[in-house]
Amino acid sequence: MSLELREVSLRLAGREVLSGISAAPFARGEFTVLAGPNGVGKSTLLRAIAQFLPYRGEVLFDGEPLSGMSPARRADLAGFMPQNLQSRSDLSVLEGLLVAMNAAGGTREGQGAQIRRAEALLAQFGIAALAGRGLARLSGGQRQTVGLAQALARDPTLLLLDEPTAALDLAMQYRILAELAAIARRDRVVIAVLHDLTQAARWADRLVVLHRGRVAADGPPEQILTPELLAEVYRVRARVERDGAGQLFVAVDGPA
Ligand SMILES: Nc1ncnc2c1ncn2[C@@H]1O[C@H](COP(=O)(O)OP(=O)(O)OP(=O)(O)O)[C@@H](O)[C@H]1O
Repeated sequence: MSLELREVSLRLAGREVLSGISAAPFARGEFTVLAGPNGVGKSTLLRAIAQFLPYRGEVLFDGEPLSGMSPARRADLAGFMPQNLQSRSDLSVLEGLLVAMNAAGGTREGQGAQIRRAEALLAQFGIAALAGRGLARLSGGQRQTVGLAQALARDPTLLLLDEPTAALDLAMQYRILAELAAIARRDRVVIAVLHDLTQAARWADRLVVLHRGRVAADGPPEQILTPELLAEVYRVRARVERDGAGQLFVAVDGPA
């Protein structure tokens, strides 16, 4: 069961962005990457799942519509990290995490336990030293890592992340993607938008590719990543090959 999308459609400014997105259930334990060309609707779909945009169709978790859940229950269930994480807040990184923990009614933990958990989350992502830094004084990559910690603040069952590695260096990309795969293994549903299909092939159990408002391909990356799909969806000539270690990679040779 877990997360189900049934005929999710959405218009923005009079234009249909999503045209009836349905997908097999996203199971607990599964790390899914959502990919597709710029402007195809990946962020829009994540925002609809997170209930930040009105849509037609159904978004269900274990059979229950997310649209009918109270804000507190939804905050417990789903953690969402948006693409644009600018912050003009006066809060410190630690305070920002505590705010995320206490959103929509908060958890039942005492403040001491919350602070310990917040510090552990920062340590998990290698940014413990930033706890006292102002949110407005972070680099792009630091802000992104803090945003991820905020999305995880309530230990959500469903984690929705919009380009979580876009601002990260190579070491942090590896660390975060390995962490997301490990979080999924702990019985969570993790869905992340990524543009890097080689990274998707390396880490994701499932790849969903959007094209023209619909699902163009959905399955294990090694099954669905083909030169034909990349030509159709991205209009590129590309090779899908294995490196010396047996890892799949995508190399683009030019426009199709
Ligand atoms: N607030 C808005 N009002 C009107 N149209 C919008 C709005 N936000 C996004 N769009 C349009 O909706 C479409 C989907 O945008 P979305 O941000 O979901 O794409 P995306 O797949 O996440 O793109 P990218 O890879 O560039 O981040 C685009 O054509 C975009 O121009």
